[in-house]
Amino acid sequence: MNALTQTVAERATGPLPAGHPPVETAKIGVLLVNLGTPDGTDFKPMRRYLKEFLSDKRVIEWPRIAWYPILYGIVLNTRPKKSGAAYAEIWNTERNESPLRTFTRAQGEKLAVRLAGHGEIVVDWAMRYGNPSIAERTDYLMSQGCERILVYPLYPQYSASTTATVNDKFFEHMMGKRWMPAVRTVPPYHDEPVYIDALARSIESHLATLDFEPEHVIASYHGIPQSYFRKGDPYHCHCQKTSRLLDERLGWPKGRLITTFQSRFGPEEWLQPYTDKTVEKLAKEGVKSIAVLNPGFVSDCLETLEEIAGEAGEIFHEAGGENFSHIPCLNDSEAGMDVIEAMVRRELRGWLD
Ligand SMILES: C=CC1=C(C)c2cc3[nH]c(cc4nc(cc5[nH]c(cc1n2)c(C)c5CCC(=O)O)C(CCC(=O)O)=C4C)c(C)c3C=C
Ligand SMILES: [Fe+2]
Ligand SMILES: [Fe+2]
Repeated sequence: MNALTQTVAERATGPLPAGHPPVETAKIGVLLVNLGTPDGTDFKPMRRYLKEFLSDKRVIEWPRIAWYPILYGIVLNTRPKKSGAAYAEIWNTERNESPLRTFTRAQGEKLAVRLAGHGEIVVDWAMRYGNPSIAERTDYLMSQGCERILVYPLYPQYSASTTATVNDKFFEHMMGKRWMPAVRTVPPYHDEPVYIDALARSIESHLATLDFEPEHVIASYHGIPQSYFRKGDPYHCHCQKTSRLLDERLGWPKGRLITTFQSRFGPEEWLQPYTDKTVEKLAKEGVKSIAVLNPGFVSDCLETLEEIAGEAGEIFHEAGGENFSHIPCLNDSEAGMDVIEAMVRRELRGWLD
């Protein structure tokens, strides 16, 4: 019998003595974690979410003495309304939640089906900011007897502002545990063939549905401040490598695929070229047709649906462009699930027979 499917009691020398705490069968937990989501689009839930998100030192690295007066004095008074209106445009009204939560749940459910042959695996999902929280879902996994947990930050490219803060939060919660599970975290997978292939296939199949041929396809990644890059965050290099491998896999003429960075926040200089400026420049130079994909986002969310499919499309048209299409993220598609499953199976080696 596999040691992992035995209860601790079975592995022990005899029956549990009276008064011994109950012991579950030893299992392996897989926890998918994405960025976060407000619970609603009104001012209060938006403010709560933004407060948690923008108080994270991994996200805003400015000294607190400089940042908090801006955060509490300006950002948390103005941004909840603005962001709430943007979320309202993309909100999943059927489930009353953000698309990011809907897709992350679907990924968790589909991964559980794909791993169903391994009875000892329990799959769950959480958000770094907002609900369901990492603490709540980790406690659930532990209540199911998970003595080993694989934490999967859903970011193909590593950044301290995303991957590291997921792991920080998980380990912060573990600090309060007497019986801490063995833990593994999924590393970045920006150059994994299964991921590059899934992106390429999603581009090819999307372009085949269009009634125009884009002169350029833009790979738009979420940006980070230049200062983080200069301090050694590998994110920029990971994005560039994803794009290079994608370009090679697509085999297109040089220059058709363009890499850009979106979602600037605050006054600092961020990674360049900026997506909005590039889209505008292309249209002004006479480019009539483009498509944009977001390889760094595992799921569609505010930043892809509102900022790219919505705003960037408007910028392109206003500057003289004619045809604009947003290529959906991999989400819970077969190709997207192939990537998630491959990463999980690879990282579970040695824990699974
Ligand atoms: C300094 C600020 C920010 C850094 C650094 C940053 C990095 C970063 N973020 C993502 C992924 C997502 N960001 C999202 C939203 C978002 N991000 C910031 C700020 C920084 N991000 C802001 C202010 C916002 C918008 C919040 C709002 O106005 O409501 C999202 C979308 C979440 C959703 O529910 O839709 C994602 C995803 C990455 C990958 C990244 C660094 C690599
Ligand atoms: Fe962000
Ligand atoms: Fe680089």
